[in-house]
Amino acid sequence: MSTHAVPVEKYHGTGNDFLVVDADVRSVRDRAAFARTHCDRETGVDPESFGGESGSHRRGADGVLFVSVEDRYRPTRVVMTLVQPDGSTAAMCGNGARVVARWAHDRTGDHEFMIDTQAGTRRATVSTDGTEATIEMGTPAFAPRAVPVARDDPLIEESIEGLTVSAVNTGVPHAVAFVNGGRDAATGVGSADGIDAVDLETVAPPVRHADVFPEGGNVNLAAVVDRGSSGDEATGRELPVIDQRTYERGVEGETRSCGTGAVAIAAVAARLGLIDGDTVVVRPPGGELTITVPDGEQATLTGPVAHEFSGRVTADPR
Ligand SMILES: N[C@@H](CCC[C@H](N)C(=O)O)C(=O)O
Repeated sequence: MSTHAVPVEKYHGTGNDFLVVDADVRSVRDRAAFARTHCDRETGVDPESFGGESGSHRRGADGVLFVSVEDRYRPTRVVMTLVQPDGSTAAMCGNGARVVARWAHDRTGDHEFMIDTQAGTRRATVSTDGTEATIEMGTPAFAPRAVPVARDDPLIEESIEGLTVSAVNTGVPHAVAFVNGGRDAATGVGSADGIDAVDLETVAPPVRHADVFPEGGNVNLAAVVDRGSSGDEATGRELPVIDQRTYERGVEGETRSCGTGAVAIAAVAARLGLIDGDTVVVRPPGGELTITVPDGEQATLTGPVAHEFSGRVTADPR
């Protein structure tokens, strides 16, 4: 094992936490080994050893974002690659893209970026105070080849390994299952038979590995808490609210938030007619995201991003 150290920044977007590494610092030779080691929840990067607030941040991470900035373009271009805790690379990560936008903002002071991902180039904007980021997420795709699912018709509300799911690609493949009963807004605690009562670590893996998903899939549970109302000029509009839980491919477990998953839930809810309008508040366990899913157009994902700590970790932990 080399003792060479590489600078890292830790950020999270609604609890989906990432180590960010400047890809121009070309010292990480094996990105998969780096992610496997430093993302481990038991033995990975420890916030306390970097002076992070004890107890408020978790050890390890949901992935490593390798990022490079190309500031000769306007808006500034940022290239991002997500390497996950199992060493795999994901084409897109919604919360990761929000973190990347904030990281690039912290470096450059800019508020607008074009982020190059393996799923395409996405426009990102960071709020004036830097605490919130919005990403254009592309158009959610239900076509079997786009998801991909191994069948001829879109997979909508069909039973797969015991869950009734719909399949959609929002940069990466997602299965979305609606259940009854969200978590209580005041306490954050689910009802005895609602979304938080489901044993996700048991029900999700068979769907995540089902033959119908040739590249695997992320598995989302969703519960419509409020379908929203169109309101009127005087009273304004009540946005729909949906609770979210996601079991992520690559993490192979439940995360506190998943941005592409939140967009997938909003897209499926709109397609199934479960919500009024095309803007929805999605509530993963780690916070609140606002999603827009205009029919046949780019979706957007908006939510808070926070910096946790900076430090240096072993570049070559093999
Ligand atoms: N947490 C991410 C999704 C990351 C990719 C996913 N685990 C996959 O392998 O498809 C998000 O915020 O979108």
